[in-house]
Amino acid sequence: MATLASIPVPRFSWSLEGFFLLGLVGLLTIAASIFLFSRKSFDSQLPPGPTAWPIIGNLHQLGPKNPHHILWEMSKKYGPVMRLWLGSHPLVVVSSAQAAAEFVKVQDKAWGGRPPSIAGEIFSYNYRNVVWAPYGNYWRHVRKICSLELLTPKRLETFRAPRAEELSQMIKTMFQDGEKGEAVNLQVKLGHLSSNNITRMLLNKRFFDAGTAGEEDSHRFTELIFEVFSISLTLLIGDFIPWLKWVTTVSGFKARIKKAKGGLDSFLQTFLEIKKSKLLQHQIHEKPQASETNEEEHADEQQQFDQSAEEDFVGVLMAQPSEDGTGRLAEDSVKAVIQDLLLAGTDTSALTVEWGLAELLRNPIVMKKLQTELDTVVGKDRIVMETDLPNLPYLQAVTKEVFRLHPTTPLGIPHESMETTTVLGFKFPTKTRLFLNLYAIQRDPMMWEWPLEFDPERFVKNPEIDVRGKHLQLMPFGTGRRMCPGMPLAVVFVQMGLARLAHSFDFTLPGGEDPLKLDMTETFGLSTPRVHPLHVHPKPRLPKHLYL
Ligand code: HEM
Repeated sequence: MATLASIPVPRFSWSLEGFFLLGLVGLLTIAASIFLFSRKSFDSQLPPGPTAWPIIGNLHQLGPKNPHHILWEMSKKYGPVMRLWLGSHPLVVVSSAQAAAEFVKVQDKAWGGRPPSIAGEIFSYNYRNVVWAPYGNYWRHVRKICSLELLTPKRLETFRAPRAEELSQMIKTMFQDGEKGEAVNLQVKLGHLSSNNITRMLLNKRFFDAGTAGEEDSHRFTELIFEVFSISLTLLIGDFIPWLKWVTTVSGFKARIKKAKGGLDSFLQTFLEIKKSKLLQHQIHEKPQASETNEEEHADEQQQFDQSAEEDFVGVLMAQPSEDGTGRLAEDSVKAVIQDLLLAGTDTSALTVEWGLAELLRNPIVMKKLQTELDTVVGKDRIVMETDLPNLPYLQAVTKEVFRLHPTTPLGIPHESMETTTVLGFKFPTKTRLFLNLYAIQRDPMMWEWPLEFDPERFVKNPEIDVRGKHLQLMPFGTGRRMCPGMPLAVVFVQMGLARLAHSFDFTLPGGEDPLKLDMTETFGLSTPRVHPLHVHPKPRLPKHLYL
């Protein structure tokens, strides 16, 4: 079976049209210096920032290194509120917790928009999803469904058993690989684990490790997701310079996006059709004789939807009312939200666990302390369960420290101002883009002692600081209206992943490599993977029957 491991991880890149156009744009630069003058009228009211080129602004300065590193370095010169230009759009980059509070706490609503994008518009059925939906009634509606119907503690509890089963399956295959003396590629293992977890919730199917989906479907799923990721990572010149939008069409890239969207759409539609046919069968077999009133009919239908909803998120979503309350949520909205959860929820969580284990290997004293806590609270004659988590304070401290040093969306998801706003004395026009540089904020020496050290003790001393958006010096999930609704699921996934790995195994690196020399280089993408996936040799610490 083709797996994500057999395909190279997509990287952040300009499309070919972008390279071609950058050359063209270079030639146009002098002629277009008029743009400089028009920008100047804004610039005097905006915060300080590096000199912007005509037309492309500062786009050329955001590579080839990781943009969050580059912007962090720049902020040391220009300050925690810094201005750049992304083509024709002003961008404000915020690099301190205090400044972030002014934007996403005090003026949260004004900055609640999302910038539009060519690929985003196509993939999201014209912004029918949550992530890219503009701030407004529709976004509020689907966001509420996410928070109050899908990712609720109660709903997540119903998926506790499948989550435990998936984790045990991963530990088992690691045990078997270990017995054969094979090194385990943790990026792949955790990627499959996270993907199976999410797709079992969303679609009631698992696609990896002897998945229930069948080889053909697994292959198709992998290819589709890879293509969507690759496209999403391609910077399109038309997203930054609107009058060059036509290039995306002429270069053929728009056709590629539409093809990928078509594939994903028909893949997801299959799941909606299964659900509809189940519902129909249910109606044929169970429906009593004609209901007396429309109201009764509606209540009856509602109940049937509710029953089918218990199975997976597709069912739950199909049972939700439309935005205006006159019918059901449109099928495009169902697919757009499912797509969101699939893309936002898989890599982010898996990569956090991988970074966490790498830090534990480089810090054997922390690993020892964590294993001692696990052995004391859980013991060595059973496996860790989610109900143990509240009794594992050191694990919680370790997890927070991993989220602090390795936010997998280091620049968050861009916000956009919906009106002209004044913040900290600077005036920002409508449609100014906002990046919260979470990477810089969470390493800010003004907020953290020894900020570059992996030291969970800081959270042992200050356990009240958490990742739930109240303490802006630690906000890997963002904060405010647009904060990540998947946070409860992600926190459990990361805590359980680290707990089960540390409890089940001791680890060595292939070739006897010294863990202190482990390469911790990261690369920017939709999330932030290690450049070199972590490979380990696991050595069991528990009785054999707990693995099989
Ligand atoms: C370690 C794991 C994760 C991290 C670090 C993370 C981080 C983030 C961040 C920083 C944002 C942007 C917040 C903002 O705009 O201010 C976000 C948004 C979002 N996340 Fe997550 N996330 C994770 C896991 C998940 C999971 C598991 C799901 C769902 C299954 C999810 C679904 C979403 C959605 C739907 C949004 C868009 C919210 C909106 O625009 O209203 N995320 N996430």
